[in-house]
Amino acid sequence: MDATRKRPRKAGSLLPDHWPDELSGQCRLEVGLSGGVDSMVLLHLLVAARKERGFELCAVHVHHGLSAEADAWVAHCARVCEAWQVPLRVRRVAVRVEGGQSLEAVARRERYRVYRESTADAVVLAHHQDDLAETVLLQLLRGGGARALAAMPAWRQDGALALWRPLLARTRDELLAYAREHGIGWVDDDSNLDTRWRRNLLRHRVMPGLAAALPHYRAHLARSAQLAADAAAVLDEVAAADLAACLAGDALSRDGLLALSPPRQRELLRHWCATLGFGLPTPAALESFRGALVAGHAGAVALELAGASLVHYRGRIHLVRERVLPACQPLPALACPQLLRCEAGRLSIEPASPGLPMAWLAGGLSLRARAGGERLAQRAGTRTVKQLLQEAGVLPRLRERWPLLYRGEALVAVPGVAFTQEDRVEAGWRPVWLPD
Ligand SMILES: Nc1ncnc2c1ncn2[C@@H]1O[C@H](COP(=O)(O)OP(=O)(O)OP(=O)(O)O)[C@@H](O)[C@H]1O
Repeated sequence: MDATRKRPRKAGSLLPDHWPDELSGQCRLEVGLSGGVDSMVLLHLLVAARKERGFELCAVHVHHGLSAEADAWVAHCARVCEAWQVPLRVRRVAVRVEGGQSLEAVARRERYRVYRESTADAVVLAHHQDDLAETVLLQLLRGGGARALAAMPAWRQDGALALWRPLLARTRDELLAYAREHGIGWVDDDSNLDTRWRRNLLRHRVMPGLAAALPHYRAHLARSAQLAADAAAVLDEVAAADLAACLAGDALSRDGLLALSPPRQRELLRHWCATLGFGLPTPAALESFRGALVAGHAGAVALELAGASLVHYRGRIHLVRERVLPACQPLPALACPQLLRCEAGRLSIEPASPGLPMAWLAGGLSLRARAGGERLAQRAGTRTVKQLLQEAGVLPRLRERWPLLYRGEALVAVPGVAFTQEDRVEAGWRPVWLPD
């Protein structure tokens, strides 16, 4: 035997020595198994480590149905998992691309939805140092900040989902060499060669040039990602404390916000958008909103988000969700007090003196969207709904979507604002609208 021949690397040697604290003791890991070389190597490494460390191992394959080969990938994963005694779950997902989204992004979102169903302590992904380097460069090319550059941490807890990427310190070439040395079979996804995708363009055209000129570029980009992760964590801590100090109820104090330095104002607004579950506004949109707040423009100033807006009104910044109110929602028989969930909000029926007759709660009430020009009977004549909403200080954006309460065809209340004064009784009720 040739003594100089490299011995096969000991299985497990590509995994880090130190595992996340969260995985100490008896745990269950689920590998995200695409069938490609990276995740096949990861599975092989974990199968070997399972014997030594005694954790439970299973795998998940997401069938996106995007390739003619997709069924063959499932069959490959199933065959290997059976041979290696790893329980496999296969989930089919529907990848439907709607306006403006990329196929990749929708496929990823669906994959993460499947990961979230996992009952394991962590879902383990086979991203490696080349993936990390590509991601950092892609984020830079998209103009991302610290959070975006830190997008691929080795450990991430996102609600109930824990993601572990144990191969981030390994290069693609190391994984390939390992697969060949151990005779591991894998499937190739032809779409990885398509240089119309930005990631593939970087991988096949840009990275080889970088590697030739700067052999350590991957490790350096990984270090930048680590520094960015620390910076992002500090930003989040500061923004969370600033948000807590500026929130009054569910709105933000304009004066509180403007007392901070401009970078902290921007971070606070970004952090608020993220915690409310909305995508981040562009830096230009954020800056123009902030500029309008600083200039103290009279009236409403808004920052449009996807599906909502931040609205400044009388010294407070509110989140207003875009909800389309149905033209008419017939109401069931009601009691007093009662809180009724409706489309786009809740209707509270509260005791009031004076108020509307209790007998009206038995039936015949409906909520309707404003059509314009409605008038409500008040003590001296009638008032327009528009005036009543304005006087009550309802946010301009909510005014358009404020439901009106009808009894048959008669307008009887602008919930939470006013009710008809024609039929009022001593011990009655009033409706209050609580928008979502
Ligand atoms: N179809 C799949 N089913 C299960 N896991 C998968 C699947 N595709 C990819 N993965 C897991 O995700 C890892 C990364 O895959 P890939 O690089 O294709 O995804 P990406 O979209 O570029 O990454 P990211 O999830 O960070 O967006 C794989 O190594 C594998 O562990």
